[in-house]
Amino acid sequence: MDKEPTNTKDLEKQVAAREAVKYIRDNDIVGLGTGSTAYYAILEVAELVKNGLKIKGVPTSEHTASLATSLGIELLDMNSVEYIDVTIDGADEFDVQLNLIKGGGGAHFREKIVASLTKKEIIIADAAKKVDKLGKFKVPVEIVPLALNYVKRALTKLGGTGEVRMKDGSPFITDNHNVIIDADFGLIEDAAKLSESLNQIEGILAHGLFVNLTAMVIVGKGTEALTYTK
Ligand SMILES: O=C[C@H](O)[C@H](O)[C@H](O)COP(=O)(O)O
Repeated sequence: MDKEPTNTKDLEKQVAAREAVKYIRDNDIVGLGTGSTAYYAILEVAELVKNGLKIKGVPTSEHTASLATSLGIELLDMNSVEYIDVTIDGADEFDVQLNLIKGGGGAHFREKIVASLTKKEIIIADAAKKVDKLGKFKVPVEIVPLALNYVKRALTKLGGTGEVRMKDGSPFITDNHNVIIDADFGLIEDAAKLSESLNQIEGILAHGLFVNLTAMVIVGKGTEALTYTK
C-alpha cells in the first residue's frame, strides 16, 4: 500500500485517519484496526510516536501487528490489558445508529474483542461506507471448520445464504485458523436482533455485525472530515 494516497478514496481515508488520531492522548493504550483505512491511522500513530507521543498499541490482526512493529509502535497483547483508551478501526458499512458490518478482511473476531475492551471506538471510513440499512455488504461469519456444515444450515434457517470465502482457489483461513462464510441476509431491518440470533449459533466464533460498540464514525469527504456520533 502507498504511504501517500494516490486517489480520492485513499485521500478520504487519510483525512479521516488524521482527524481520528486527534483523540489519542499521551500514555493511552490504543487499539490498532485492520484494513486499508486503518492502515492510514497506523501511519499517523507511528508519526506521532516518532515525534514523542507515548502510547502502546493493541493490534487487531497479525498483519497490523507486523506493520505497527515495523513502524516502531510498541505493542501489547489484548490479554494483558484491562481496557483500551481509544481504538481506530475501519468498517465495511455503517448506519446512522453507528452499527457496522466489519470483517471484509477477515479480522472481525479480534476487532470485536478489542472494540469490547475499548472506551472510545472510533471508526474511520470513506464516504461510500455510509448506508441507510446495513446488508448490501455480506455479513462475514467466522466459523470453526469442523462446525461448518452445521453453521451453514443454521444460517439458512435464519434466512442467510452464503459461500465459504475463498482465496487463491482455497478457503480463506483467518488469523485464528478458521473459515469464513460471507452471509447474505438482504437489507437488515434489525441489526441488533440478527446479531443476537447469530450469537446463539454454536460453532460461530464471531460475526461481522458490530452493534452498540462504536462511539464515533469519522468520514473523509473530499478534504473535509465529517464526524457522526449517536
Ligand atoms: O476485517 C477487516 C476489517 O473489519 C476492516 O476494518 C474492514 O473490512 C474495512 O476495511 P477497509 O478499510 O480496507 O475497507
